[in-house]
Amino acid sequence: MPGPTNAAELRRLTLRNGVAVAPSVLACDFGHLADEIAAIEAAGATVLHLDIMDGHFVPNLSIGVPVVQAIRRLTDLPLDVHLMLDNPADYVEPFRKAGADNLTVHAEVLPDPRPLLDRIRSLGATAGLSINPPTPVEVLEPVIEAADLVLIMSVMPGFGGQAFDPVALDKLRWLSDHPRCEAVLEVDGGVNEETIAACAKAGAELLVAGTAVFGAEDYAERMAELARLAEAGADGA
Ligand SMILES: O=C(CO)[C@H](O)[C@H](O)COP(=O)(O)O
Ligand SMILES: [Fe+2]
Repeated sequence: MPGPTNAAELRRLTLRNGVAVAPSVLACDFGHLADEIAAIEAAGATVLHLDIMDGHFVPNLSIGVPVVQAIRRLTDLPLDVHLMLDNPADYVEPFRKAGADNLTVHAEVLPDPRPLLDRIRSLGATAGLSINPPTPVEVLEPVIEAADLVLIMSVMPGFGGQAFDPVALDKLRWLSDHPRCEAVLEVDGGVNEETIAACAKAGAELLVAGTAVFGAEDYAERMAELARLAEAGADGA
């Protein structure tokens, strides 16, 4: 299946009723990766969120190119790859070749993100731009049209299972209200049954959830519950 090349295609491929829960594979049982991917797909996932950490930009290491390649062979779902790297420019091509459909890079390491976002698009993927909780949303103003996706972090990146930081909600509202922002809005970190509706209400469309999904006994039940809460939140917006 061809992957998305712009925000509209990314929405069409992933969103249902305006929202999608994007399971963060970081929280799965890597000892049974193939079973976990099959189970989360059967549970209704329309997209997978893959966290790449370099031990520099964030104080943790996670998966690299070979694991993304392996996941690509296991599923046709769009792969939303979150690059938590000091030097993302060195890695967008290998991760695209490995099967990434969306590549998100962090504004904190890019004085001008535009050239790298353009390069990601030239590789045939959608281009995402992310900011951490302490980074003001206004840094996105000059590049708002260059991103297909904006990822608002609601935890300091590096680890799953952290508490949601509501600073993300004001940023999502700022982006939703911005006349020139057409990017898919995504939120990541501490998204669960308590926080997901507020995220969707503030404008988040892709709701990344790791612990809340893979920590559940029944993935399908939890995915459906989170989607229901997100849809209700979005309806109340
Ligand atoms: O980017 C990330 C961490 O840096 C993860 O996507 C995020 O933490 C998801 O995990 P959880 O839903 O458990 O918070
Ligand atoms: Fe992430």
